[in-house]
Amino acid sequence: MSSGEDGGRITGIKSALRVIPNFPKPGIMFQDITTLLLDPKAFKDTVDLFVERYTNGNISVVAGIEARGFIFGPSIALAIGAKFVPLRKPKKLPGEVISEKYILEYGSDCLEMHVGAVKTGDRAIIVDDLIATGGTLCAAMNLLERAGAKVVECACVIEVPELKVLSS
Ligand SMILES: O=P(O)(O)OC[C@H]1O[C@H](OP(=O)(O)OP(=O)(O)O)[C@H](O)[C@@H]1O
Ligand SMILES: Nc1ncnc2[nH]cnc12
Repeated sequence: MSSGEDGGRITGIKSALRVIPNFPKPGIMFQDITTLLLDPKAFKDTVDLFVERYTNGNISVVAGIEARGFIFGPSIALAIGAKFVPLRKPKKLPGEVISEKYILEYGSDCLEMHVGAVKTGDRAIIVDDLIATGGTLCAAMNLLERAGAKVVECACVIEVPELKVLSS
């Protein structure tokens, strides 16, 4: 989106975010969205910008990544008339799952999705608060594609560009 086209909303969203140095480990500049959630206008503007982008995009699935993708994903799904699919950390989903392991800026983890939540031909967006290395989103894309969905786009509030090591 070009500057001016968003009516100043992106500036308001940026100024509602904060950075906490050395969390959760020394050297990490932690991008904190909780201050955005305390500002109802900036929070609504964030959801609205995604809703405007994906309305009429024929999106049938919004997949949200635990935990912070759960804050933005369901509102977007309801507004665009798509189903919401939670991608969860291991051993949280009660049904049969498929899993993908990935490496993080500060460790490694795994995402799981319920078998049957997504069908062949579903058109999906994946929602999270932040992309750093892209490892989490790659794992999420793999899960959805293994289930037969087309991942149309990944939607994140924040990009940490200096950590983006994956090529598109
Ligand atoms: O692009 P990447 O390098 O993969 O990093 C981005 C991911 O890291 C954070 O989640 P985290 O794993 O810290 O989990 P949390 O949301 O449960 O705190 C963030 O919410 C993204 O999901
Ligand atoms: N710098 C960062 N801030 C917040 N969440 C993150 N996840 C991975 N890197 C992060």
